[in-house]
Order: sequence, then C-alpha cells, then structure tokens
Amino acid sequence: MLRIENVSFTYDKDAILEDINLRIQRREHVAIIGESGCGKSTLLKIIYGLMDLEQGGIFWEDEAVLGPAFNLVPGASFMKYLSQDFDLMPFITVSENISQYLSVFYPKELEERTHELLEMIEMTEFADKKVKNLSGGQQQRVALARVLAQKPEVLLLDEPFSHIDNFLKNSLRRNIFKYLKENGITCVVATHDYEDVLPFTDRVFVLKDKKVMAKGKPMDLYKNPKSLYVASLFGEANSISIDVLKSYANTKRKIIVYAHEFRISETSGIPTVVKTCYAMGPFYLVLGETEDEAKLFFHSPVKLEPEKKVYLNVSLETINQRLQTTASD
Ligand SMILES: Nc1ncnc2c1ncn2[C@@H]1O[C@H](COP(=O)(O)OP(=O)(O)OP(=O)(O)O)[C@@H](O)[C@H]1O
Repeated sequence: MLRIENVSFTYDKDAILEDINLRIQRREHVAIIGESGCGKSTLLKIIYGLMDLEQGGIFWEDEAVLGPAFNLVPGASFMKYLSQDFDLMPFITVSENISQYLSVFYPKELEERTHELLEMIEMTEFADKKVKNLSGGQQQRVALARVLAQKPEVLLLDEPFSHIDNFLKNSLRRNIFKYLKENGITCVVATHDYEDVLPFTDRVFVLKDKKVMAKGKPMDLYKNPKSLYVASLFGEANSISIDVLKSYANTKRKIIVYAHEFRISETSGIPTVVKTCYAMGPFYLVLGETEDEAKLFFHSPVKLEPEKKVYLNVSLETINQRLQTTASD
C-alpha cells in the first residue's frame, strides 16, 4: 500500500497542500484531479521523493520515501515519475531511449521488450529516429514507453496524454492502462481530463483549496457530484434551485444538473432564452438565460438561433438521484 500521511507543503510561504491523507492499494489505479494550479504536480513530486517535507510522510508498504535531503539521487527507486518535461535523451534514437535501462546481458529480451513497447505507443516506424527530431506528442509517447520499460512498482503520471492528439489518445490510453493492470503496476495519474479518469481508474481524489475535497469511484463521483466544482471536472454543469426545476417544490435547495440532462420542450418547463450555441460535433452546447437572468448550459441535438425561447426540463429520476447529494456551490 502507498500511504500519503498528513502531508502539508508550502513553496516559500505559499501553502499549496494541507493535511493530505491518501491510501492507495497495490495495483490500484487512482487519479488526482482538479483545476490548474491546485497542486497535482506538487503532490506527485512529493510522493516520488523530490521534495523535503516539513510535515507528514510518504510510505510504500513499510518503507518511508525520503526527500532530497536524505538521498544523493532524489526519487524512490521502485517508483517512476513521468513529469510534464518528459526527461528524454534528445541525441539518441527512440529505441535507445526506451531500452536505455534494460539489461544488455539479455539482448533478446531487450529487443522483444523494446519492440513490445514501441508497438504499444504505435511508434514502431520511428524506432531509429533521433528523439530531438520528434514532435511534442511523439516525445510524450516515447517518454511513456521509457518509464514503462523500467517496470516500476508504482508509476506516477503527470498529465500523460496532454500533448497527444485525439486521434491517437484513445487507443494509447487503452493500451497503457491495460498494460499497467496486466503487469500489476500501481498508478497515480494527475489530470484534469475526465476521459483519463472515468474508464481507467479505480478511484479518484479531487483536489481543491489545498485539500482533498471529494473522493470515490469515478462513476460514483460523476453521478453524484457533491459540488459544481466536482461536476465541472466531468463536463458543463449547472447548480439549480429545485423550485426552479419544479415550480410546485417548496425548497430552494440546489442540485447539480449536467448540461446533457436537460430535455428541451417547445411548450413547458423553465423558460430560457438562447444566448450562444456552440457546435460540439454530436450535439450543440447552448448557453441560455432564464427569466431571473441565471445562466444555464444545456445540450441540443439541433442548432438553436440566439434569442429563441425554449423550455427546459429535468427528469424526476435525475432530481431524486441528486437529492441524495448536496450541491455546495
Ligand atoms: N517551484 C515552485 N515555486 C513556487 N511555486 C510553485 C512552484 N511550482 C509550483 N508552484 C505553485 O504551486 C501551485 C501548484 O502548482 P502545481 O504545478 O502543483 O499545480 P497543478 O495542479 O499540477 O497545475 P497544472 O494542472 O496547471 O499542471 C501553483 O500555484 C504554482 O504556481
């Protein structure tokens, strides 16, 4: 088990993390999600042992992970940390970068593993190309293969797919997370992309205001977001008073409604005037304004012209489900 116990951290005098406690099981895949600047990278660096802690500790099984003050080479040997800087050797080839840490005493295994990893990142045809001549997305793929080649017990990934185009991203995500599960590698991924999270991680920790403000299985967090902040990590969402949704309800309690959960009617529901309509491919994302000037995001299957009046409805099933959780902002 990886334990992050009572960790607080400040850069100079700026508090970044306060009293963080996480327990991650061996082989588990977890995501740390939150808005830019909330401290995701800092937390990964702390877990890896790149920072000296004034308060709290990191433990893998019973072994403490110590910071640079205690290690000549910072970073725990059983872990690998893929930073946003990739950390590649630019003047050698893709193959050489990947195989750099494999044993030359087993040349057949070295060749097979390098080939397997090249296939996984879909870069076999770039094997002999120097890394300095690759695009940013290609370098990120090589960096992923390079950390995997080292077979860490724990892998820490910081925004691992940020430079990779959508065309490749989906298959690469599937390949990487399948490989990690098959090889029993514990993985902590820092991201703000819910598509990295929902299909692939066992648990999610949401960081906000220096703390873990929510945690749980990804689909539980998605279906029952405790706040607009959590919901917004999964897509456009609204926080709405129940008496606005159902005029007969005598409560101002707010619930979260995702943009896709609204149904549009021409006759009854919340009267809303279309302000802007964004083409998103399979649907249109519409920004509308209610009679009391509240802004609402909703989906429409067809393009809606500005100033058109529509009526929005939310199913009782969704309202009842959300009533189980409280919207706090
Ligand atoms: N070396 C540093 N010195 C001082 N402040 C820093 C340093 N590195 C990061 N910070 C600050 O710490 C806060 C957290 O940064 P961090 O990079 O951990 O956030 P993040 O959630 O990973 O952001 P992003 O999603 O944009 O990568 C930010 O306010 C950042 O400006």
